[in-house]
Amino acid sequence: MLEWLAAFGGTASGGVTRLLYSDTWIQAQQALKKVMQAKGLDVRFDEVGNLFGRRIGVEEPESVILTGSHIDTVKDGGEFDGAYGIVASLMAVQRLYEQYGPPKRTIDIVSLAEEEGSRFPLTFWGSGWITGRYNLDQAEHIYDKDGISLKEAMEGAGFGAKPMPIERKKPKAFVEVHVEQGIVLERKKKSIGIVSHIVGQRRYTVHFKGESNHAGTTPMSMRKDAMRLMAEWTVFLLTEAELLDESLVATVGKVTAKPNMPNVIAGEVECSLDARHYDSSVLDRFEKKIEEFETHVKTRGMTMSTQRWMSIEPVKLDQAMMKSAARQAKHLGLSYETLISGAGHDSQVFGGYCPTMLLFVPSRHGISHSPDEWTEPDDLEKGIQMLMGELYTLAYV
Ligand SMILES: NC(=O)NC(NC(N)=O)C(=O)[O-]
Ligand SMILES: [Zn+2]
Ligand SMILES: [Zn+2]
Repeated sequence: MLEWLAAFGGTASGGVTRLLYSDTWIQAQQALKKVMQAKGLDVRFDEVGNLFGRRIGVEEPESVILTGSHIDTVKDGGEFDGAYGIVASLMAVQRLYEQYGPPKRTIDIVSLAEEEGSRFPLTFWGSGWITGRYNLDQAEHIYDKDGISLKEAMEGAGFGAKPMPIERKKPKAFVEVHVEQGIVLERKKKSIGIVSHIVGQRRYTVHFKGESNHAGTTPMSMRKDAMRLMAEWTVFLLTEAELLDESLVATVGKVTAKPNMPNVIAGEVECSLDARHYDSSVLDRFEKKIEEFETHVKTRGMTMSTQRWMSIEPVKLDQAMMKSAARQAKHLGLSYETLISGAGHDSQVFGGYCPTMLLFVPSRHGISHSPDEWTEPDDLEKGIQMLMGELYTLAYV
């Protein structure tokens, strides 16, 4: 199923690119809808394109246990990130049904519209919509690199048309399984990760403005080189990050220069900054360093501006559910480790909204967001068994 799903947006390098509301994204959601229907689930899309497959509860149909993950990917990502959580939910719910019949409480499998923030400068659109973190106003003034607004893209994919605001119903719990995307489980030879915290994350777009001019005739002392300024800023900030706290991570992963020519001094540079830590006060202190550099730029005859477009607080996941997962792992004879996630997850959004559990399975060599992402089928199976056990406890007992 994972291979089948990876074909929607498959790339030449063996990876997957499935950006929010793109043709391949629509095809994948539609194909999943058919799979859900074939399994006898009640299927619906919500206003933004989250896909739900429902197994209705026979005793407490109003109590909903939500389980799933996201369908979008980064550019040239792997076939497991997000997709595994959806496939695992489908398998677990199907097996429970075959073994025990319909649940007491309703189980909704969800294929969330978007998590990564790869197309638009916005993350967690799918889970953010469900939990009320986002509403449609946010969709109007957010643009992708081609100038298409989130709203336009959503309508192009056939969503966003219903009257807003809508009434949201809180699920009783959210359960997500995901690949670890890190090396801890593999190193410690553990099968299951039980996530206790997810780090806080902030993303920025930074703009540097100098003056473009001839690369041969402009003396070094007379230049306003935006590329050089960006490079100095990068070294300054990443060094500060290292000094500030050993758990702080900061990344400058995306750069565009103007006019982007070998023989022209760059007049403008735009880049990204991503910073993460499990304590938001450390992120606040890091932000002060950004301001410090901005002050220093004023003396250089150039300008810079920093826009923070994403900020999500660190989250502590539900303790009772963590204990339940540990019991489940022992019951199944699976080794487990309690972990902090350095990657953002939909569970982070749900974690502030309803009791939430996030489980990991190992990632080979800790690699993810790459075509080389891989998890052994045995490990995938163990994750499904854990999910089955937890869904049984939540929906059948
Ligand atoms: N699990 C993820 O890869 N998440 C990524 N995406 C978000 N939205 O956090 C990330 O950058 O960590
Ligand atoms: Zn990801
Ligand atoms: Zn993911």
